[in-house]
Amino acid sequence: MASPKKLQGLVAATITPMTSDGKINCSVIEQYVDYLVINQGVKNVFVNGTTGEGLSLSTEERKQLAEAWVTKGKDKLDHVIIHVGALSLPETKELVRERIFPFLCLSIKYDCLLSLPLSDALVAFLQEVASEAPDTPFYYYHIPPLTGVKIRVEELLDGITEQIPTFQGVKFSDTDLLDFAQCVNKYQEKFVLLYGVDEQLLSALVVGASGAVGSTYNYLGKQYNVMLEAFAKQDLELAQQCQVHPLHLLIIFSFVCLGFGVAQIKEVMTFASGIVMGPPRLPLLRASQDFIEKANAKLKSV
Ligand SMILES: CC(=O)N[C@@H]([C@@H](O)[C@H](O)[C@H](O)CO)[C@@H](O)CC(=O)C(=O)O
Repeated sequence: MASPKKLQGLVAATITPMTSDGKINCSVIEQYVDYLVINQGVKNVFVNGTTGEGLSLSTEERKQLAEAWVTKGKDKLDHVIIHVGALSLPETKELVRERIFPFLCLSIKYDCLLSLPLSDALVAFLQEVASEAPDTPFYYYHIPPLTGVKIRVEELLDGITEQIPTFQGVKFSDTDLLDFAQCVNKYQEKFVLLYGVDEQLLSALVVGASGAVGSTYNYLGKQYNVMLEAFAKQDLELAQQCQVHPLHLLIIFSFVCLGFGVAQIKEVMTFASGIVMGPPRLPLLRASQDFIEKANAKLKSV
């Protein structure tokens, strides 16, 4: 069931490439995989999540993207995690089930499934989804700023494997480092605990994160890998320098001054990788020309 290689290090929350008329563009996924592996040293991906505009895609599009990442990433990527959360339970279950039917005949298997909660009946929901794929490792995607589900993850983890035997870990996209630290303290050996606020990764490493999922690892993977290595060698000074590297500051600059979101991430990634990511899907609007010019000038200067 579980992939033999334990998931650690960086996981790029992938962007969904789109054509200028707003259709998904799977034709560049192979190039995207190579860019992540060769240029950024990132060998894990999280597909169809927040950065990937997963909830703006149809179920069919999500299946196509999942299939493209799994096939193009074969023998290149270590882990492909597919986000299967949707706004309806039947859609979520359809995504999970599809993994077994058309994909199995292509010898495709998702490494892991990850699901976003819909209601307070969180465990019941996770259980229902996970049971559709009883052989696939399952993660909980904790992102309270977007879902409004403000639980303490430590409490969720208590006894979770009795209810969900495939439970593998958490993608923790919240700034509550106390809760995260308590999860690590209790469950470091048992679960994979991935941190999801890129700007605070060093703090999460200090409390014991085993890896990180985020949008900036698409184009800052190399820099963050230096930080991970420095931290592993206990070179805290270098690790600190990496966390406030000019490129990271650019992200903060972009966020504060220019407004930063998926539309902007698409532009930055297009500029950094040379792979055209296209516009975001409505209701997101394309980044302004002003953003593109300022961000590109900033990127060039660093
Ligand atoms: C709210 C949000 O989108 N957070 C990002 C971060 O990587 C975020 O873009 C980064 O920390 C910059 O603020 C990730 O946690 C989300 C993510 O991994 C995803 O695409 O699902």
